[in-house]
Amino acid sequence: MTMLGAEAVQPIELRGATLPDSERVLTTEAMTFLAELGARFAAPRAQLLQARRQRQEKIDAGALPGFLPATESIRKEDWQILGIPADLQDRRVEITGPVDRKMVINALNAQVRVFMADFEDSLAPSWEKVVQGQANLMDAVAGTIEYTNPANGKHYALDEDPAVLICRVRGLHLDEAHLQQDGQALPGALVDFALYFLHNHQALLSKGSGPYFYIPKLESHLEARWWAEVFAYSEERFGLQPGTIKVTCLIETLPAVFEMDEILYELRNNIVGLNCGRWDYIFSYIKTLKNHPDRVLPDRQVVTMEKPFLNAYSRLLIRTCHRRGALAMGGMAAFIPAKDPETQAKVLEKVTADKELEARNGHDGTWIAHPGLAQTAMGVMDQYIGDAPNQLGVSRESDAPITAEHLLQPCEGQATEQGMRANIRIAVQYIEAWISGNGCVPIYGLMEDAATAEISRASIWQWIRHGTVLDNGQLVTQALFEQMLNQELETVRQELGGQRFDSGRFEQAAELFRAITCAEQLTDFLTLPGYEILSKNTSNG
Ligand SMILES: CC(=O)SCCNC(=O)CCNC(=O)[C@H](O)C(C)(C)COP(=O)(O)OP(=O)(O)OC[C@H]1O[C@@H](n2cnc3c(N)ncnc32)[C@H](O)[C@@H]1OP(=O)(O)O
Ligand SMILES: O=CC(=O)O
Ligand SMILES: [Mg+2]
Repeated sequence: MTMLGAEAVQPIELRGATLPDSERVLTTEAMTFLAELGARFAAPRAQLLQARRQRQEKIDAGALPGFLPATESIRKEDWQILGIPADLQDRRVEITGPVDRKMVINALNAQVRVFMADFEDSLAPSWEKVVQGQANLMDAVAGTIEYTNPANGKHYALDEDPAVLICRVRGLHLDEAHLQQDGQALPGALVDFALYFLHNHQALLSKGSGPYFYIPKLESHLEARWWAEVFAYSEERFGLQPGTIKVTCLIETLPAVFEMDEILYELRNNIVGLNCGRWDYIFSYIKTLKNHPDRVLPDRQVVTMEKPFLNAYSRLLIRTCHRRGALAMGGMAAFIPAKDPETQAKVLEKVTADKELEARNGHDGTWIAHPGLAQTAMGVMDQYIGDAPNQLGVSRESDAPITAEHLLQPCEGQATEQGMRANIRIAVQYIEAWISGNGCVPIYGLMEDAATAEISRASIWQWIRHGTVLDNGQLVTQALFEQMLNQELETVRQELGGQRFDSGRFEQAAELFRAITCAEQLTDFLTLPGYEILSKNTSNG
């Protein structure tokens, strides 16, 4: 037992297997810091999750989310965030990717400004990946990371002048089952934060950078306050100046879009920007408004950033950030490079159009999923940002006000049989990959991760719930879904080949997909039931 002020702190119980990197990642100091953070912040995190449920109950009963009357003064008054460090001023193109060793090296060497190393949407957080991912980032920060691909002998090492590193931690809803305190799993978010911060802050600061984080899936400014307290505690604990930790928050839930000023305010010492996490945002629109029959979304393919409700979100985020001196980051076009030149030309055209829309709106940077898109994205952002580091000068103050109605407006478009079948094939293949330990996969030429797959599966639940009629006149029911699922599993088998299909976990994936799609209540995150299966499936779980 260690002491936290006058309190005794329960130690952390390690439930995960010992791995090659365990010794240097899960040091005594790390376990002590985790115990301190768990003792202080695990119970308040449980209360925040409870508050999410309470708010959702009201929305389920007919209320709509909106700006909070109690925090109007924060929205009205003039104040600014503390500041942005030199190496975060210019973030015009950021690459994202899971914390696999080879990809970390490739991403840091990509022709981009920032690499967001992801423990979230693109990572299936098996114990092995969590521990190895931290070790990979320790080596990346030390500059010693290397990898040789056993399949072809190709060797990887860091080039000179790698991208700036930002670590994205898990969302507040996910537990880390392999680290327990008092019989309770630690929040995954605290584990990812604590390990990356503890092991790397000194090395990062000594080379003129710092402990930088992306925080995903926030739903309220009270959650931002919780993070501000975690940061303040950690800075004081390690003798750092307040505001040393720098953070960018994803605004990727519908409730959070109404609290952007408040989130910036709560985190004003630490925050440098907000990001339009469009895929989770679309998922959250479905989830939050799931009981509202007038706000059912059409086919995923037509819900693009040009749709008025998404364009309003992007523009309000830019205006809010720039007024406070914070960066307004854009999001991810899910396209990835194609092998055949004709498709590749179309991919580049679509990526260019997407990035142009963001840059024209005034975003300070954008995301890419693959190094092969760096040049295209950089070309567009350079055109708009030029020699300046960012577009903080674009205020959007003269725009007409963006209201709750704009942010909540229904999205036009059809629900089609083709769209439903595509959603089924994508969701089942993604779930199969995730429960097998792979959180990001190319499917039909697009990057699919936890956020994009959530849209596919939640859409079908919503269409069943509201009796949506497809373009072919069919009523969406559970029976129709089950019939299509069986047919589409056969299509996937043909596409992938019997050997891959039979040696995979498609039965298990279909079972989970069926359960969450036919459930009376929409499952909050597919990764919650998925995590239990993942832990059993992965040998070190
Ligand atoms: C909604 C959101 O949250 S978006 C953020 C989360 N999502 C992501 O981060 C997506 C990250 N992207 C990826 O994981 C990958 O691009 C995938 C899985 C979609 C496709 O990967 P692959 O099938 O390996 O693509 P491909 O074969 O074309 O890769 C070519 C090379 O680029 C590398 N590469 C591809 N994407 C990335 C990336 N994001 N970061 C670093 N390297 C990458 C591959 O490792 C490969 O390297 P190699 O030639 O040295 O072997
Ligand atoms: O995290 C990003 C998103 O689009 O979701
Ligand atoms: Mg997301």
